[in-house]
Amino acid sequence: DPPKDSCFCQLSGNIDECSCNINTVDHFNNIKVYPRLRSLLRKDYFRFFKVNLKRECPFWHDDSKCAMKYCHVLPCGEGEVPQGIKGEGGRSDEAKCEDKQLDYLNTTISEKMREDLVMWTAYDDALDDFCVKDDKDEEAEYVDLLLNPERYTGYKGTSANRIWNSIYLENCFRPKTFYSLYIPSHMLSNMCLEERVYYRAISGLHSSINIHLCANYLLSNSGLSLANPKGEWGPNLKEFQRRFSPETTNGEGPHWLRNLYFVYLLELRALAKAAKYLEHEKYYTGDEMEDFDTQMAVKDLLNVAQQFSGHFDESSMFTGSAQAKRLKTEFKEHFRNVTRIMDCVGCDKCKLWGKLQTRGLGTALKILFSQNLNHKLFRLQREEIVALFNAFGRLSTSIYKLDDFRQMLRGHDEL
Ligand SMILES: Cc1cc2nc3c(=O)[nH]c(=O)nc-3n(C[C@H](O)[C@H](O)[C@H](O)COP(=O)(O)OP(=O)(O)OC[C@H]3O[C@@H](n4cnc5c(N)ncnc54)[C@H](O)[C@@H]3O)c2cc1C
Repeated sequence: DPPKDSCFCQLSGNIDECSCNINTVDHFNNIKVYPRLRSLLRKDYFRFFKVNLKRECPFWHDDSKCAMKYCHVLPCGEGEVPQGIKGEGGRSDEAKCEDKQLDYLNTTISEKMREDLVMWTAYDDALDDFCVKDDKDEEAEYVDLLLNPERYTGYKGTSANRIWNSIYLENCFRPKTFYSLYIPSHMLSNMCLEERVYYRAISGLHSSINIHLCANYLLSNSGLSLANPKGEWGPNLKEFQRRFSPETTNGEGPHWLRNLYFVYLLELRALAKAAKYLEHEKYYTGDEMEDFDTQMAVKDLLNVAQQFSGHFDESSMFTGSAQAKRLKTEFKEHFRNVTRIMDCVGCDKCKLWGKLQTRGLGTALKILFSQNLNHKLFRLQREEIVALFNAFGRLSTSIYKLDDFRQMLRGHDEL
């Protein structure tokens, strides 16, 4: 028999492309980050996410909607979302009044101001290149993330595989002569840093999504009785082993888990880098006490993020040559495509979390590769901030859940 903890025995040592190791991240995350995020993401500001789940898939026609009830998303009803969040940009009525005056003044706006406004808009558009936005769509709705947790939905088969396929095959930089779905880890060394970073980030996100479905698995359908109408949910060790042990994944499972740590460090670095900006955000919901608490909790988390000593170093990416510039454009284009592919996901719950996590990752990339972070015009929109923190929350939870699986495997070995 293969060793029972084979998913984990290769999961140690340095994290690829980074200067710190797995144990350090485990400890840092499980003790310091995870508990803080858990309470922060329950705050009103972070629990409501505006998203359009009705956009048509721009790439292919697919009717295979997931029929299981666990695929459904409950959008928020009238009155459930705090007014402050729904208000333009989440600002107070007072601020909106000021805007009205501004509107009035706009009619006599000077040529110089008009130029500034045009520049501002162009600047916003240029910066947001890593994601295709949908929260301003007419069909976009607020969703309460706490009522729609990411977990097993039963979405699988051709439709799910097609999404992952197209993310890896069509939209990823890859060795030109290579056609299997994933890039074997030993071939990554032939790729340049930017390409490896791109692949590892996507693969890490894929791992995280699959860890969540294993950790929150529908254990018993028979539970859908009167006694337990919501079913019985919990960790499924077998499913986890099938997805990540070297024996069932051609030796790749542990590398996929390492990529989870990689994308975690990438987003952690983005939070630390944008800490100054994020500390000054108001986190406005209209409830003064709640907003103050949220701001304090964010500051506390950002402090922890800044103290981490083994941060990912993005400074050597996209630097120098004209080729590097082209690479950055390609990188953005590929990633924007990934955010568009999310409109093709045939299960609303998966689509919701897929959109949120790719938007969060895109926001992290925008922060990491923006030359203008300290510029007064640099701005993040509410949905970007909500996505960034929640996406990081997902990765943090995945690392935390890995520890549960590790313990369960040890328990098995002792039996
Ligand atoms: C955006 C999105 C969100 C989803 N959200 C959910 C959800 O919330 N709940 C749910 O139950 N299901 C969700 N799914 C479905 C889930 O991810 C799987 O696709 C499904 O469970 C089928 O799994 P599979 O074994 O066929 O392998 P898949 O996960 O579909 O993977 C396909 C192939 O990719 C390779 N691969 C697997 N993992 C990695 C990795 N980390 N890095 C690189 N290559 C890898 C393997 O060769 C594997 O055979 C989602 C799918 C997508 C595309």
